[in-house]
Amino acid sequence: MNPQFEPIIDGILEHGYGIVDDFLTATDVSALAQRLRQRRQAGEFKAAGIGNQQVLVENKIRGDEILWIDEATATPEETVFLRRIGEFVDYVNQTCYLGLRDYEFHYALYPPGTFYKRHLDQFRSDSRRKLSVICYLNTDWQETDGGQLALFLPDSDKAAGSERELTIQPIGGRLVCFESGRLEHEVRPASRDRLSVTGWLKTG
Ligand SMILES: O=C(O)CCC(=O)C(=O)O
Ligand SMILES: [Fe+2]
Repeated sequence: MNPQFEPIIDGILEHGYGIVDDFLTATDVSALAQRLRQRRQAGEFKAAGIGNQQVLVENKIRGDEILWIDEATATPEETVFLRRIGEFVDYVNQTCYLGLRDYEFHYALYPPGTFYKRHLDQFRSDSRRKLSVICYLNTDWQETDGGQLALFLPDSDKAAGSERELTIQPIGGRLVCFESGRLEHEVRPASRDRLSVTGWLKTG
C-alpha cells in the first residue's frame, strides 16, 4: 500500500475525487515553478483554447496561459514530475482497473483576475480522458489570494439534482484528481499569478 496514492484512489472511488498534499516536495515545486517562469519568459506559453482543437481562445471562459510538456524534450524537473505521475498511473492500474494507458500534461498560469468558468474536462468527441490531475506550484498561498478550485459535487443527502460546492486552495505540492467525465468545476480569479501543472490520465 502506498500511503500517498491510496487516499487519492479511495477518494475517487468513494466521491469521484481525491486530494493529497506534498505529492511533490517543496524542492520539486520550486524547481517546476522556476522552469514555468523561465519558459513563459521565453515566449513559449500561449493563451489556452476551448475544445479539443484548441482553436477558440475565449477569455470570458478561461484566461490561463499554457504550455504542453513534451516527454521527449522534458527538462530534468519535468522528467521528475512525469515519472512521479507514471508511478501514480501504475498504482491506479494495479488497484482499480481503469485501464489507463496514456497521459498528457501542461503548465498553466492564470494571471491576476483570470479564471476558468464552470466546465467538464471530457470533450464530447473524446472520452479517453478518465482522470483530471492538477498539481499546484504556488508557494505561500493565502486564502485571501483567491484562486480556489471549486468542485461541484452531487449532494446525496438532499433532493435529487442538488449539489454542494467544495473549494480547494491551490497550495504548492497539493495534488487534486477527479473523474473527468463526471465532476464539473471552476477556477476562481486570484489576486496573484496562479501556477500549476494540469493533465489527464487517459485510456487507449
Ligand atoms: O487549475 C485548476 O485548479 C483546474 C484547471 C482546470 O479545470 C482545467 O485546466 O481544465
Ligand atoms: Fe478543468
